[in-house]
Order: sequence, then structure tokens, then C-alpha cells
Amino acid sequence: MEVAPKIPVIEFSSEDVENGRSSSSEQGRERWEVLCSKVREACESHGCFLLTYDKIPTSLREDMLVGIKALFDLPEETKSKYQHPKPYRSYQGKCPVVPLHESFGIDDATTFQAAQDFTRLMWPQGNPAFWLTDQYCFLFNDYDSEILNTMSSKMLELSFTILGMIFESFGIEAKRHEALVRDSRSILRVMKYRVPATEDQNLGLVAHTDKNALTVLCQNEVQGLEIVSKEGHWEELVVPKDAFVVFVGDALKAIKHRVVMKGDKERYSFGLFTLPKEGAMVEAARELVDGEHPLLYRPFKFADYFSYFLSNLSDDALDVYAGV
Ligand SMILES: O=C(O)CCC(=O)C(=O)O
Ligand SMILES: [Fe+2]
Repeated sequence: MEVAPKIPVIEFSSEDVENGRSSSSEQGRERWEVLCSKVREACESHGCFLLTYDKIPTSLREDMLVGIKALFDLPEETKSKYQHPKPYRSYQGKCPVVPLHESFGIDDATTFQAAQDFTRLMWPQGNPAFWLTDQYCFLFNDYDSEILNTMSSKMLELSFTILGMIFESFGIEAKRHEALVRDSRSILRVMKYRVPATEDQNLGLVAHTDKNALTVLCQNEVQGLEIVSKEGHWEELVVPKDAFVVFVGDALKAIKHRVVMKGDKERYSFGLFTLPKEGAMVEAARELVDGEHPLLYRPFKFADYFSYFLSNLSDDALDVYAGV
């Protein structure tokens, strides 16, 4: 197994992101432009990058991982109460194709209500993982959903910042980015991969590209992500402690990835998937299309493409569906 050495690690500071191109110093503006180009270059060349970002505190990530562990420690019967008509949301566990994997998908966990509805369903009597007295259970349940929705909101904000940086580096007008923010929503997916038993294969999650626009992922200390290199080989993506993984999805230029489990510790991860709202169109910015850069995909409704993908699950669904 080769290790992917060249996936860039990009560092954003709160200051960079808050000031952006309106930084008062020439130096600040230059730094921002360089960062925007690095992000675009990483997305174009690799379809992913690793990111360190001090605006999302390590303590919040750790609290989130503690909460996620407690969630997956709940009885199967409780976890199975989370059922949803849309794909990739309902509790999934013990699936024969990926028996190591369990997951939940929560729509708009960035809102307090959605996060709270979820935790109340899982812990109707309060959160037993923290062994609180009844008096505090109610409060703790609130605290728990606060972690969920605070983390999701920060990850969504980060996703919009990254998308904005890509737009900026292409010189696309700011109002297009505002429209994208208006027309987007998110799903928070939380995942556990158990350690394979001797009779199991070690595949944690099958090879896929993310179908959405952009994914920001966070994991515990257990590695497992692999990506396909340009030469078509699987390479390990070693994620430094406290770094986020950013994947561009099919709406940009996706990279195929999977999870493979090694060692004897469970892997926990969570990802914020930004995607177009119901009915929103995906369309190349007109100013980027000319004789030298012909249109590659016709405009399409994201929801229609997604239904098409679900009906055939093929790797080249986007090319077949919207390629010109
Ligand atoms: O568990 C991970 O880190 C990867 C998850 C993933 O790729 C996905 O849910 O699309
Ligand atoms: Fe993925």
C-alpha cells in the first residue's frame, strides 16, 4: 500500500478567514489570494486537501467524538428508531456489504431544532453516557444537541468559506457565492467502523465519490481513508491529528475514496456534506465557458441527478446524466 505524499496540508487562521480579501493590509490581501489559489489548485489537482483551522476548537471536536461514541454505544433497538424516508439518513448498521460500518445522517443539524430532535429521540430520558442525575439529564440533552449543532454550523461555515475561495480564485462575482449559500443545505453524517473480526474483510466503506458539492470530514485518531491516485492505485490518506479532510464532490471534481480498517481500535468520523437545496440547479458560471474552455456538463437539477445516481449507482453517473 502506497502512502499519498502529495495531498496538500493548507492552514487557515481565524484572521485569514475573517478578513479575507478585505484585509486592511496589503500583506493580508496577498496572503488571502495565495490561500485561495492553493485551495483551488488542491481541488483541481487532487480533489481533496487536508486543512488545519484554529476557528474550530479541538475541545469541540473532542466533545463531538465523545458524544458520537456514546451514540453508537446505545442499543441497536434505540439506534434503529432513527428512520427517515430519504436515502443516507436512517440508522444503518450491520449492512452485509460493509458490516464494519454504522452511520446516521441528520439533515440541517446546523439548526438547534434538528439537532435537538435527534438527541431527544436517542436519549428520551437524558444522556446516560454521562451518568447524570435526572435533574441534569434534560439539561445535558440540550448541551449534547448544542455540541451537534455548534459543530455542524462551524463546519458548514467552513464549507462556504472554501467554496467562496474557489469562486474568488476564478474571479466569479461575489453575488454568485451569495446565491450558492442561499441555495445550499447540509447533512451531517456520523460514522463508526468497528475493528474487523478474523472472519471479516477490512473494508470499512466501499469506494465512492461524494455526490454533493463539498464535504468536510473529521476523524478520531484511527486512520483508514484511502484515495485513488491519478495512476489508479489506492493510496492511504494519512490525516494529521486535528486536521480536517476536505473532499470536493461530484458537483465540482470528485475524488474516489474508501475506508479500510487496520489495527485494533475503532474508527469514528463525522462529515458535513454541503449540497444544493431541493430544486436548485447546478450550472457552470457563464464567464468560465469559452472556445478554449467548452461546456462539459449541461445545467441540471441536483435532485434529478441524485435520483438518477440512485437508480443505477454507476461510477460515471454524472458524465452519462449531464455530460455534453
Ligand atoms: O469515515 C470516513 O472518514 C469517510 C466517510 C465517507 O467517505 C462518506 O461518508 O462519504
Ligand atoms: Fe465519502
